[in-house]
Amino acid sequence: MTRTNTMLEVSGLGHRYGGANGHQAIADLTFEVRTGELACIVGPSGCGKSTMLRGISGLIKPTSGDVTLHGEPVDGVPSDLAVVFQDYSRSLFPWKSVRANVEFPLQSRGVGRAERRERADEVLEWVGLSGAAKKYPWQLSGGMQQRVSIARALACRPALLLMDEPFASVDAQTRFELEDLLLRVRKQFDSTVLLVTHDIDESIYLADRVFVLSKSPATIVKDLEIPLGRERDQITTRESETFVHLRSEVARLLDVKSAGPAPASAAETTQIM
Ligand SMILES: Nc1ncnc2c1ncn2[C@@H]1O[C@H](COP(=O)(O)OP(=O)(O)OP(=O)(O)O)[C@@H](O)[C@H]1O
Repeated sequence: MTRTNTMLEVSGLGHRYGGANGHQAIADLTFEVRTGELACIVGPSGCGKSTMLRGISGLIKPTSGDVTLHGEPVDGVPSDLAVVFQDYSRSLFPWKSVRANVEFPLQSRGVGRAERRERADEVLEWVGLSGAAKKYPWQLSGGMQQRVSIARALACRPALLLMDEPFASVDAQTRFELEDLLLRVRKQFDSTVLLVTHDIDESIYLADRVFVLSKSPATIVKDLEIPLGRERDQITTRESETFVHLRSEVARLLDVKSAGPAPASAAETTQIM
């Protein structure tokens, strides 16, 4: 892999389902994610976020535009890309242990047995699940299962980690813990992350940069730098003036009528309908 300043380049990406007279899900998306950056995409429900991620990850062939990963065109699913989905219960194998789940994609990438074990143990330690390596996913809480999904993605040492609403199916407290876990692991592994979320506050809390999408067919209405520094805290960051200002700006761009003032409790966040 060539280490360039741009990890992901999306240029004029569009996708129409169902042929010429079908449904235009995304129109003309152009943006870049820099190497080492954590970028969030926030947009209204149904605007085409999943379609965009499918196009970027090579799961579908977009009907227009180009995607390049570290300078190479994406054509099919790149082996150095990993995706974490919202629905952890369907993405983990219930009959495999936690460790075997984490090792699984390494096997198909040709990583030898000893290294698979070493990498799995390293990432499981990082997500705080060393003690659960021999358990099965169904023996774990939802938040723990999503930690396993994150560990599995990290074990592949992806050039780019794509995350599709990864924390949307867990309770508020667990969500904050997982957000902080993501901030810690991206620092540890120097990861480049593109995360899609409905949650304005989450996008600002996590990101170095937020791309705000329009309604379907999606285009980018704003590319916002988030000058909150690398160290973030669920209470003090969220009550800072910069955070509150950015939150209102994104809500305005998305035309969210109920954004109001910053939440008194970190558990209240702004969801886009
Ligand atoms: N396989 C498909 N065939 C036809 N239309 C589709 C298909 N997948 C998605 N769509 C349509 O494309 C549009 C964008 O869908 P997509 O799932 O990408 O949006 P989204 O922003 O991820 O939605 P949500 O926020 O609800 O998860 C929607 O109108 C959807 O109905």
